[in-house]
Amino acid sequence: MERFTPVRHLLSLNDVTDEELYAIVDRSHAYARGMVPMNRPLADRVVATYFRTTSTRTRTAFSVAALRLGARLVAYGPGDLQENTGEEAGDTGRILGLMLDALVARTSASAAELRALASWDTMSVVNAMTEDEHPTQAVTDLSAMLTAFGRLGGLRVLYVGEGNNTAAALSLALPRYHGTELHVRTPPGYGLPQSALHRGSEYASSHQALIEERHDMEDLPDDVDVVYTTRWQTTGTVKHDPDWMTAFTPFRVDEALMKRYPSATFMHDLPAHRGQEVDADVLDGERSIAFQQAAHKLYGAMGVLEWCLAGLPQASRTATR
Ligand SMILES: NC(=O)OP(=O)(O)O
Repeated sequence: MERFTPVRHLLSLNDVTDEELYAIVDRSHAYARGMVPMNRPLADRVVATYFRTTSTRTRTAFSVAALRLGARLVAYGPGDLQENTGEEAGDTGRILGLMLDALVARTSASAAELRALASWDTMSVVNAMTEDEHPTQAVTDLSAMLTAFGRLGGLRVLYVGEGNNTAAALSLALPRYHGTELHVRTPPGYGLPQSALHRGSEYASSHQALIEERHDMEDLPDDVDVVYTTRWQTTGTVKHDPDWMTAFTPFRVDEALMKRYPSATFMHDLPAHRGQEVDADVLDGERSIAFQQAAHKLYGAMGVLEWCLAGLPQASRTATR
């Protein structure tokens, strides 16, 4: 089977360079605008999805993206592979890599399993979400922001809610765009992974950007372009404190918070729980782009798969910085 070398994986945004991130986001945005000729760049390639936990958006997006790009699709559900009977992830990846070109996997909380699946470097492996990071969600989000605002450089985002995998991915992506601000407000004990905050700060300092986190709703920024929140019960994770909801209650997005930022757009990675992390009036209101954002899951998946399997042109400088 013909292979592109080196095999490109998207396991963590930390593994991709700024230029690679810009190219993926730029391509996703171009797909969103219908600016890419549909010449089936992945014709004759075989892409598999392997989801052991629930997914509506990511699984569908990657399945449809593979088909739209001309690839053939194999789909594994939670009980299908011999990993369930004890076969090691490394052996599983070795076998799958003999037959597949790419595996899009949401398997377990840990990134270690994905790294083992990818370790033979014979097929691309895409992280469709682990406990620590949701890299393709950040691609989706940046593509949606670029479409909504026409730029990413200088955007100011207020993220409210758990410092979960979506927040971690955003922290590893947005500060790589010049002059951006990411203000993160998370409940005490449910903050960003320290590694994401640390790395995000490093990216910020080299791009004249800002990332800051607080565990209260005091000293909010004067103005922002985007207010972003996520579900409180992240898929595949468990909160051990039975009283966790008390800690989360101040970190809701309601009309009062949106009124503070009269020109801000509301974003949510979905699934949403109206009345919990966000009021229905906000999620379904005129300033919400949450459901347009979900459409970018498909464009993001197309950008990611094309980058992995065929490579991408450099991003246009004006579009992405
Ligand atoms: N946002 C997101 O990852 O949605 P799914 O869990 O439905 O894939």
